[in-house]
Amino acid sequence: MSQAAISIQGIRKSFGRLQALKGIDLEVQKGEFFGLLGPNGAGKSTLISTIAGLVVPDGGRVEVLGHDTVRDFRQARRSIGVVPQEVVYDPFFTVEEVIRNQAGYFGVRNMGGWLDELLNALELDDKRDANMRQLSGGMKRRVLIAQALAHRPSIAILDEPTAGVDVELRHSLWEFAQRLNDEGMTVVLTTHYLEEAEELCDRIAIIHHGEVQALDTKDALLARDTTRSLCVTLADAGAEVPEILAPFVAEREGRQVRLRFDKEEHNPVELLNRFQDAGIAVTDLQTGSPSLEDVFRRLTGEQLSPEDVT
Ligand SMILES: Nc1ncnc2c1ncn2[C@@H]1O[C@H](COP(=O)(O)OP(=O)(O)OP(=O)(O)O)[C@@H](O)[C@H]1O
Repeated sequence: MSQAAISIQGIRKSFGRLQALKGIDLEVQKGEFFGLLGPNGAGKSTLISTIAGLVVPDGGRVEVLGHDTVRDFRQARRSIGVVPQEVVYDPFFTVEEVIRNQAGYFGVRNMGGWLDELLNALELDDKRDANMRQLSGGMKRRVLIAQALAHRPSIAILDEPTAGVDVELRHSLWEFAQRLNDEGMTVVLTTHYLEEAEELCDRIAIIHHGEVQALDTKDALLARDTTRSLCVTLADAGAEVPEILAPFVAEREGRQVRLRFDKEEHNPVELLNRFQDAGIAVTDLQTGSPSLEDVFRRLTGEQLSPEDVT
């Protein structure tokens, strides 16, 4: 019998008068790499806490591999590994102890080769006996991931795993998440980095004000936006853009002019010809398609990606 990895039906949750989740429905299929995107305060963490059984919803239900997260909490919780946003750790344990303790909490006494695999994949081999308080922030974050996966759950939930980490670690974490997914683990990722979602996720849900605004494959989300851009470099910085192109001008800076148009109604050659008709020489051009960030901005009216950290 095929069954969703996570099935969320009509989930509602309020904190006082604030409706954090207003009736969320979605399913994550087994083996999927699923992205949960949304601006700050959209409700992503509350939804994840509901999936993890840490928040009891006011209405609706969540099932993890068929187990209700409230009625059948232990079974449901055992199937998932949640990597939280915040780095919380016990300073008195070593890296190995922290990971083993977590596995033990879920009844796994013998981790077999999985401990070494985790330490190796997260480049923690030489930190195995180090005390948690001796580790750098980036290292602690790696341990947090190993800890969440210690009991080898079939579903990994990564809540902004790369927030505030440097580019190198971010890429190695992507590789690791991809590998787990290739090996069959279902992965749910929340992120502020669109680049991360574009790179990794098969399907993406965009959450805004506690509701699902869009739920589709990455390609289908991108295909929804029919806006295209044409950037031209004029030979003469003082040349006027022809009157007929004025409605298309999105930006002008010196010799550079960026036009925005709907591909269903116009095409770049037609726009380019207008310059030629007006006797304005163009020395270079570039066309552009929308990014997931553009789609996100149009759907929510907000920006998602923060400034990159280095
Ligand atoms: N325990 C709580 N008590 C009161 N309000 C809460 C609580 N948890 C969350 N909220 C509120 O619910 C809304 C959704 O918060 P949530 O943390 O789920 O958003 P998010 O999408 O994860 O945001 P971020 O990207 O900033 O982590 C916010 O307005 C938040 O202030």
